[in-house]
Amino acid sequence: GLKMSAGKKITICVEGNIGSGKTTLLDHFAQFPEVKTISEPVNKWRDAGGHNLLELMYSDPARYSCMFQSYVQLTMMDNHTAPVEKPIKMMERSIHSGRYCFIENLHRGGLMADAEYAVLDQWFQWITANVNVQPDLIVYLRTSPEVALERIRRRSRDEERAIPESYVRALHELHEDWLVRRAQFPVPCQVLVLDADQDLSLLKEEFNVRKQEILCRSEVKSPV
Ligand SMILES: Cc1cc2cn([C@H]3C[C@H](O)[C@@H](CO)O3)c(=O)nc2[nH]1
Repeated sequence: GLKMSAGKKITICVEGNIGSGKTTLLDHFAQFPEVKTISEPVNKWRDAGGHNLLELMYSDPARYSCMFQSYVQLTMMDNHTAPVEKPIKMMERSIHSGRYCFIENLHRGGLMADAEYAVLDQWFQWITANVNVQPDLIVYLRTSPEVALERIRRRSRDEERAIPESYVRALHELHEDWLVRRAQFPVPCQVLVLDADQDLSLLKEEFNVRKQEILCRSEVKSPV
């Protein structure tokens, strides 16, 4: 079993483009007794008071993306602050990729007004300054846009049917800018990059090989 320093709890955030294999990774790590996985609350986004906010956002992003990302930010803060008995909390995505990848993509793509972007950023800045949403490790499932697109088509969530290729490409570049190129936005903790283009069954092999690294590495506080 994994030797964890007593009492120290760690939070790992699994980041990656749509279709990068995040659910596969979380499902794999859910098998370990020391890990509590928390998926993205997509079901909350699909049924908020009877409204499918995800569908609204994809159907009319100029009108609904601010409202959607505002709700996403609330639900992700809820996941970040959810008490977990087990020593390791493994979350799907984070409030950080919400701001630096998704909100950024919508604003740069002209799908979110400057005023909306400014208000969402004010919320994000206040939350990160006043609430513990700090991860210990980011596992970045790095895919090529081609592979991400192919998996989206194959999985085809209804709401994602019409996502344009350009949207997925832009999201890929924003993940690369943030986590690899470190171009503009702060990276809250250390990052472990995995090649997620490989077949998901082979990816599980890599998860096993690197399990100790994934689960232990985040204990090592390196100056980021
Ligand atoms: C933090 C965060 C996650 C997230 C997911 N999404 C979309 C991408 C997928 O189509 C779906 C599930 O990840 O939600 C989004 O538009 N904005 C987001 N922000």
